Amino acid sequence: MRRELALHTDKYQINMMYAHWANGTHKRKAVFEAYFRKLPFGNGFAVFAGLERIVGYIGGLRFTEEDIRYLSEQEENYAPAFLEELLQFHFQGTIHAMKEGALVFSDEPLLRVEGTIMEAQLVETAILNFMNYQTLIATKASRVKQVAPDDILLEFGTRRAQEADAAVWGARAAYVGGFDATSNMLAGKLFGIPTKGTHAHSWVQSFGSEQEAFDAYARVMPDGVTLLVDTFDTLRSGVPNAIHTAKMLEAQGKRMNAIRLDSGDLAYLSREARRMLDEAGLSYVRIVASNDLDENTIMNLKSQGAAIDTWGVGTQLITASDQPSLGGVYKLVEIESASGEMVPTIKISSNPEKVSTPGKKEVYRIIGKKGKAVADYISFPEEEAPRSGARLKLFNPLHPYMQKHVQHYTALPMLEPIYVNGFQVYKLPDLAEIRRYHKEQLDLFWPEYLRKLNPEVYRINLSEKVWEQKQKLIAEHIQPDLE
Ligand SMILES: Nc1ncnc2c1ncn2[C@@H]1O[C@H](COP(=O)(O)OP(=O)(O)OP(=O)(O)O)[C@@H](O)[C@H]1O
Ligand SMILES: O=P(O)(O)OC[C@H]1O[C@H](OP(=O)(O)OP(=O)(O)O)[C@H](O)[C@@H]1O
Ligand SMILES: O=C(O)c1cccnc1
Repeated sequence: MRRELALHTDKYQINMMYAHWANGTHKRKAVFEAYFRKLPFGNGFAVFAGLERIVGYIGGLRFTEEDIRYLSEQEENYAPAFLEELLQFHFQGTIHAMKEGALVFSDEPLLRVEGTIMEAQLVETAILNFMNYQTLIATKASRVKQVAPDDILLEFGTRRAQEADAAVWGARAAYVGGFDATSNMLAGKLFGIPTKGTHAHSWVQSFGSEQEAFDAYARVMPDGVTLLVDTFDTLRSGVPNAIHTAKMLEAQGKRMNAIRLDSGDLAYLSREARRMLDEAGLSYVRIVASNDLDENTIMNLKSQGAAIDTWGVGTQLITASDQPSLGGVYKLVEIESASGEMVPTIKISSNPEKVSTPGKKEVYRIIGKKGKAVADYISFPEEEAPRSGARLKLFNPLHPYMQKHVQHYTALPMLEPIYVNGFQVYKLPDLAEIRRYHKEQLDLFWPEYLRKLNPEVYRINLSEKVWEQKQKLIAEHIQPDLE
């Protein structure tokens, strides 16, 4: 899905670029960091996704002649020389990011852009758009995976997704988060995700009888057909007819894969269907369920002893319906001064959690002696990287008196170089590798941080230097109230 995306940005970015250009400040160096402040769904972590889309976007970031013509018609009356410069534009900055599949947390940089203020400003909107949506869906998918770790998870959301890009990239994000296959053929073709499909009620309705419909489908489909059994009456006709078809297949040396339940009491129907299949000697036939499922219904169905081994999850996953957006932000943390030095900048808010953390930063995941993550540690690149043996002070930036020290640990740098001075230096891993990395990431955490409900809060710590600089800038910018 290659499309020109230079104008996939908010107008205020173009306006700021123009004003910087007119002001002669557009070549100033800037550092922005993208992060979110609150984990989605009350989860203890998020699963970072969206990088492949971001890399493709940055690589193809050009304004076309048509884009320029469109810009020239805007009420801002952008100067022709500015538009001429846009025509020559390509991204020449540097980007670091977390790898897709990484477990990430609030208030830590997930992606960092260094470049001219003009180019770094332009890319804000698209980067947030890709990162926020895909990270949200990958996180939702990993919640579903958590309640059904040994079952097969099928992504069925395309028809209810917020348009085509969301369906396709959402299918990919779901796969990153632990799903096994998607029904979306374009996602399958573009990304190599396994595709799976059963059939709809319309197939059965288009025949004179359910039996005829099942037999006809099974005859045409290769080994491993799945039949939808709830069009008329699941237990009285659907399951018996499916059993009949399975026996016909057995006589031909073939095996039916599964039946699908799509309505009614899925716990009861699946248990009954299982019993009927087993009694017919068809214990190998699986049971697929669908119908507005999410991690909560699936967990609930499991607790009722549902005999379901494959879950088709659509609407609730692809729209992240219980929290349809992730509030990722992109903040300026350093800017070149008129005299050419990089100075840290801050955004103050009356809400302490919204005050940005100034300065360009690195993120380290601190792995303790037991091989599990203890905390993430944020420091300036010019500080000595944390290394085992050197005592590391970990304290909560909002409550600095809450602190502890670690001495024997491994510090894993989390931000990878992706683009350096406009050149892509990161080889995009394939999805198998991303899923493997995601699994390794999960294994680094104690279950207390991973549980779905009221998880333990994983700590994100600032180095003393980062914390001190933040306090200094806060003090400089806040005028004390005088009564
Ligand atoms: N045993 C169960 N326990 C909890 N939730 C269930 C159970 N069985 C089904 N559900 C869920 O209940 C919700 C509503 O199911 P409902 O029975 O209203 O649908 P339906 O009327 O059978 O199906 P449809 O409206 O698609 O024809 C769905 O999200 C479904 O996944
Ligand atoms: O329920 P979801 O998690 O979104 O999963 C996808 C749904 O899409 C299909 O239904 P269809 O479009 O025929 O609608 P219906 O089941 O609501 O009638 C399918 O039978 C699932 O029920
Ligand atoms: O293959 C299926 O069963 C399917 C695909 C999309 C949506 N609902 C069901």
